Amino acid sequence: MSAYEDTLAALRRHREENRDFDLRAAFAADPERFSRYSVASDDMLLDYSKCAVGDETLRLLTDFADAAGLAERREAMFSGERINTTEDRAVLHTALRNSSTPVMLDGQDVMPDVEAVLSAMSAFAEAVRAGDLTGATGKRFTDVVNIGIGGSDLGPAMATLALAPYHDGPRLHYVSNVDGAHIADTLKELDPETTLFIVASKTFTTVETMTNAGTARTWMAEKLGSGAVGAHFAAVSTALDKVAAFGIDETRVFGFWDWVGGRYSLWSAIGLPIMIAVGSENFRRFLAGAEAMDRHFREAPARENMPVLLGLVGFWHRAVCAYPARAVIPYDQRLSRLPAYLQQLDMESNGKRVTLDGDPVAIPTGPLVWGEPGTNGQHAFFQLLHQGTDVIPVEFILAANGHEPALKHHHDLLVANCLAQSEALMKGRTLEEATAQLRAKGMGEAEARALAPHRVFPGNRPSLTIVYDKLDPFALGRLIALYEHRVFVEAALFRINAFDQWGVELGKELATELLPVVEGKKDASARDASTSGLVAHIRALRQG
Ligand SMILES: O=P(O)(O)OC[C@H]1O[C@H](O)[C@H](O)[C@@H](O)[C@@H]1O
Repeated sequence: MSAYEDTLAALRRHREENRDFDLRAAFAADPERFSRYSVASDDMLLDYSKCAVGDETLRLLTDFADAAGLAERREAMFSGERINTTEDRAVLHTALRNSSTPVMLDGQDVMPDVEAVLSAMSAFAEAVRAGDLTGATGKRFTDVVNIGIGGSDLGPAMATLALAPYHDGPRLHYVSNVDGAHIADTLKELDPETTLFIVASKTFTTVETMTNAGTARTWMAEKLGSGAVGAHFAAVSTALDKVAAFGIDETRVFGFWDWVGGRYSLWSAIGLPIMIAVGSENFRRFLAGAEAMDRHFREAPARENMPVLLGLVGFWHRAVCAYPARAVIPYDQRLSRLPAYLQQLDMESNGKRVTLDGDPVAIPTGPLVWGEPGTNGQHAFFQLLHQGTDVIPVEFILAANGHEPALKHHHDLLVANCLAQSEALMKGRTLEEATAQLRAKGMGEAEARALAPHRVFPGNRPSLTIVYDKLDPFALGRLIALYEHRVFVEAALFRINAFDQWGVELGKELATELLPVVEGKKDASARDASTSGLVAHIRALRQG
């Protein structure tokens, strides 16, 4: 057996031997448990003491990370090796926020190109913000519409909302869905004279984005004439030839590179709408936050390293404890798009079924990731987290301070709720406690006994909590980079390639085949009975 298989077997044995691990007993037995199983870097703290891990668990997990070659893979990523082997690409999103050393790729420093695009973006963004760059009729832009999907949408949309207190540029809108409702509802609100479109697509072939961009171009041409269109469009892409073919002037095109994965691209020119919203200085602070996390990830020893610990605990929950999902609950309304962003980051990266060598994986890989902001989630699905039959580890994200000092009472309530939920998941409530509580309320014995089982919380359910001072651009950059690296750590332990996404291709191919069928240009007889039955039903409804 290899060291990897050996340590995995040891981890599984360890889990079996500790099946009855009880968080309540662990806290009672060890007054130091919080300080032992939490780690801080500057103002950011990761508390994983409410997870069923101990020193032996962590020793085995770090041994396992050594056996999986985590440190070597991390170095390979930072130093520009082509670790995305199935696409033969380097993975260098960290270079986009690097401010010091050269970053070499095939013997060439990529930093001059990175800096050049950043300066061009800044000049463009600041000109839009200042009203120096205007629409065709000379009016300043009041609204910017980003047309993109997946990585060309979720990151900027999430960050724009997260940084609302810093948003002093034009209004931002995001159109992603090919559903015409999305662009129609957006355009309804807009004045073409004061609207700027950014077409964001790494490949510039994505059908949703190209369809929406075409519709936007037609809308603009119909309103202001075709000569006006150029002044109202900019683009972000790695495929500069395709952007030129679409007709966007090269002075308004911001490039990036194939070594930036779509879901890791908000630090690149894909971040242009963020920059237009909050200004280039705030965007630089956002990059600086990510860079601080990169340094921490690269340098801190495993037991003090936040992304490593988050990854080890995530791996423990998924691959050893076999929990199917993780819930990410930001106690921050402005992070309400974070779960959607993390779904792409985590599930598109680690939803894989073969190892780097192409062999079937022997362990469960990426979990289902989902969530909603607290406190809203509490009034919706927390029931299942507390009393459902699956154990779903929860990740709480919390700022100590809000941006609204006048509403401190709101923030106090928010913090109290976040802490209460992790405590409730851990402590639970026994049958005796539930019965006693009902008796104390004056309920008769028979009634209390009948109702009490419904009011039992099993407790001993794992959660971890990430706390920082305030959600400013630096903190947001650091938080996103923390999650990027956690996904990297888990992928290294799963021994999969986190940087390709072949799993999205089949559906695209079939959609291309099915379009003429839907349009009625081809019949559906070659499809399976379900698909052709659905096509017939849809056609009947369309005719009726
Ligand atoms: O930026 P684009 O090339 O338009 O790609 C947009 C998105 O679509 C693809 O299908 C991928 O699954 C995503 O990783 C990508 O972010």
